[in-house]
Amino acid sequence: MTVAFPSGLPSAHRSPLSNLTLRRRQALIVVLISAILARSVPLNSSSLFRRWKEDRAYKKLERKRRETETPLNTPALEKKLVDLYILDPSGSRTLLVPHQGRVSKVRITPTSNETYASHLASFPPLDPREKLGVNKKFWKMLFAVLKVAFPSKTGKEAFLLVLHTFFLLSRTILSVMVARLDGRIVRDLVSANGAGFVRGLGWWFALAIPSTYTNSMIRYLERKLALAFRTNLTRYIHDLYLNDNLNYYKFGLGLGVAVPIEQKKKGENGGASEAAAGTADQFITTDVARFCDSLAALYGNIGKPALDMLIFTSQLAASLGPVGTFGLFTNYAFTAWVLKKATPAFGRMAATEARLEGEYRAGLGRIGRDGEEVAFYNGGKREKGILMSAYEKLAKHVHTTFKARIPYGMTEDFTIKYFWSACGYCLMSLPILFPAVDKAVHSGRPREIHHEVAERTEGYVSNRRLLLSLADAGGRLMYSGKDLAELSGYTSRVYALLSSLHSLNNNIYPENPRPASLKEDEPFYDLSNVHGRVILGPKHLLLRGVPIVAPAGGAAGAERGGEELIHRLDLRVEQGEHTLITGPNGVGKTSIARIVAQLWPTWSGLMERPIHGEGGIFFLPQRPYLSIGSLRDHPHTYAEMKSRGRTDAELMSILEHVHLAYLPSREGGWETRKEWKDVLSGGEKQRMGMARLFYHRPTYAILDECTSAVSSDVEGLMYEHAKNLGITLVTISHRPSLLKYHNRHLRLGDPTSHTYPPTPSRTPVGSTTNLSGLTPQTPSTPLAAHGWQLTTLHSTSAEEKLELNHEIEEIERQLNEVKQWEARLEVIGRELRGEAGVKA
Ligand SMILES: Nc1ncnc2c1ncn2[C@@H]1O[C@H](COP(=O)(O)OP(=O)(O)OP(=O)(O)O)[C@@H](O)[C@H]1O
Repeated sequence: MTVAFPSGLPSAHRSPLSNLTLRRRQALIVVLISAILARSVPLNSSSLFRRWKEDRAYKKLERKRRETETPLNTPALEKKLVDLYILDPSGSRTLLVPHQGRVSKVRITPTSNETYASHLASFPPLDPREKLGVNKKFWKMLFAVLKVAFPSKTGKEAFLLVLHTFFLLSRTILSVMVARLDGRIVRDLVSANGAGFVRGLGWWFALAIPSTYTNSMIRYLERKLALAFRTNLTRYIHDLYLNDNLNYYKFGLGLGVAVPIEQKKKGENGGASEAAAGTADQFITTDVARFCDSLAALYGNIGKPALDMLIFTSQLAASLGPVGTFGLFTNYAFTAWVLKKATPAFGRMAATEARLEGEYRAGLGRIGRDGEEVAFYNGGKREKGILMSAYEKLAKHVHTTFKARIPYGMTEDFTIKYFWSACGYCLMSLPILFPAVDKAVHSGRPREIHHEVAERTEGYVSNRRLLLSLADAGGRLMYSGKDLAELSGYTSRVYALLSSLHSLNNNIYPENPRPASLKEDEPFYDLSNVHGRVILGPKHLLLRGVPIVAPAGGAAGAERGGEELIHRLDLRVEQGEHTLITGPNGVGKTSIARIVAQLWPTWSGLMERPIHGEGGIFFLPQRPYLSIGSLRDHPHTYAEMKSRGRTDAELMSILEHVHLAYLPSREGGWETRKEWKDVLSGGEKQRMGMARLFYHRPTYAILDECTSAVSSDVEGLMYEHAKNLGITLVTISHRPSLLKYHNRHLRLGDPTSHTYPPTPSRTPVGSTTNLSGLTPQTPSTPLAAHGWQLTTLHSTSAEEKLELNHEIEEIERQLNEVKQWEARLEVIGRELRGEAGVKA
């Protein structure tokens, strides 16, 4: 029998929304979403096609134009190079980023010092004993990081968030509408209402368009939000990491991340030490990206299901009545409790995984960087062992994480899918099986018996779908508990990086107590107790009472402090006083340069030097630094060169002085871009370093074995040229042949040859000698008595005389032999001619 009934009749078991209201709401929402769609998608197909054609033609033209331009096509080149970035007087730069055949402009404003200062208080150093997880500390860390990732309430991220929220809301509303429509379609089907069924199907497709668009937009906006967070964090970190305080170097030394990895006992959550260990590239690339993805996803993962649950519960509550609603909430509370008990330490696991990945990545990076050395030593096997061990550690940890997820996943699935569904069935059965409950819910509303089956079916299907959606939302909400725990791990990593960089930037280090193992007369060099004075700007170089100490961060620093290499150094170099520093390996020669360059701290005493760069002081280390870029970029970018009025002719003349004039033609011109460290030989790289020096013409140059791979004839010419340019040389070298280019010599003593009362320094130096005492000395000075020698190499210098005498003696010896060799040559010649009477 077919039961037909008008669709507008009052219903008891149908949804609480009447059909009429439902239709009106549906119509309103569809109109609303269509309006949004119409605004975001150009619906005029002919204009869309025209625009696409124009775009294609433009791209084709651009491609052709670029193909016709050789790299040496001057106007194009000039434009390209000058516009690589445009510097504003305000300090911001506009980067020109080639993208899809066009150049897009990206304006980058550096993070101001005020911003960093205002954030400092939010990033106190991480306590290694701090437990990782979703706790109070996590929220504090998250809010601190959010200050960077989400800097403004009115910025782009806020707009994205609002849009994201709008689409999340739309999706929930659409889900409710779909559930209701589902019920209606089945009702019409059961009651053989053909017209209603077709109408329902029409609505079904009408809802499909906004629903699919909404889903795609949610995913798109989530990724965009993650990218916006990452861009903010990356720019902030770059500015802090690569600043004039040399944080990148200090971080690399491990001074910023001050904690050892503690051994985790079974069942223990472990501390924040996991968060703080690792290399900068792992922190800045993977950890920041994971944090941003996780944070952006979490908003959707928590916000959307929470909203769903609210709306679905309210919808269901209308059908299920107060008992059912109470049951629902009891169910939620119970599930949350069970899952909390079953959740392993996901936060710590995420942080450990990130650290282990970092270690593995660092191993790979080392092979990439030192590939040639590894190859010469045939160290592939050893490196493979190291890599495999790092990988196995990572794989084992990931495996443990997977295993930990099995019981958790089971509990979660059982509770949310099966337990919740069973509860749902029970709740839905209440009004059907117990009419008293039904009456209480729908009191006073008349019901027509012949509609009962159809309406029950509708109510059942709608409620069932709502319950399924509810279970899904609940599942996602509970899953997001795990996501939140993982986010806590990533947050701790990003926080650790930021707080380390802030601490380094402000020279804040944890204060360590003096270790009991140190003797009373042994100084303790703690990074928190650096009190030397540094004055940048004078026209001379001065170190007065400065200990040369290799810093030690972290556990080593706490255990024994920095390592004293030279007790106290007094040295003054005025312009024109070319000073050579020699001494055995490991005595601390380069360390002096590190302190002067401020790579290492001036622990006590006074250090004065000119400013870094043009007209000031310049440092050339043993391993030359060659950046990626064109040959021209090495001293300066094209834009900088132009702005200073420097010319290519000048560059060429500099290359001639370092005997590299052949380089531009060999490498294909000034604009050739290569990985120069792989292209040039060791000596060529060092000569490029000297070329840089000649280009910048500082007043002082600290040359640390920077010509060790250069042939001595070219080396000599370069030293002479540097002096002719008015550069005062402070050279660190083992080559005595360099003495002749200097007029002062500082020789650091060999600690093994001394039997001085034990002092912690390797080079036992008493430097009570005042600075004037460091001008021409004889070996009998107290300084020399302590293993030091500082001499002025003028005509009366015994050292120089000795050196020169040796050289003269050798030449004279060779000259004396000339006559003998000439006679011998004569004899051989005659022998060959067969002249008689010649004795062999
Ligand atoms: N980055 C560092 N961190 C901690 N200690 C360091 C670091 N670099 C060097 N040291 C310590 O300082 C000591 C002196 O190093 P330095 O480079 O100054 O020696 P050097 O006199 O220049 O030797 P060489 O002639 O071999 O170049 C080393 O033996 C080492 O113990």
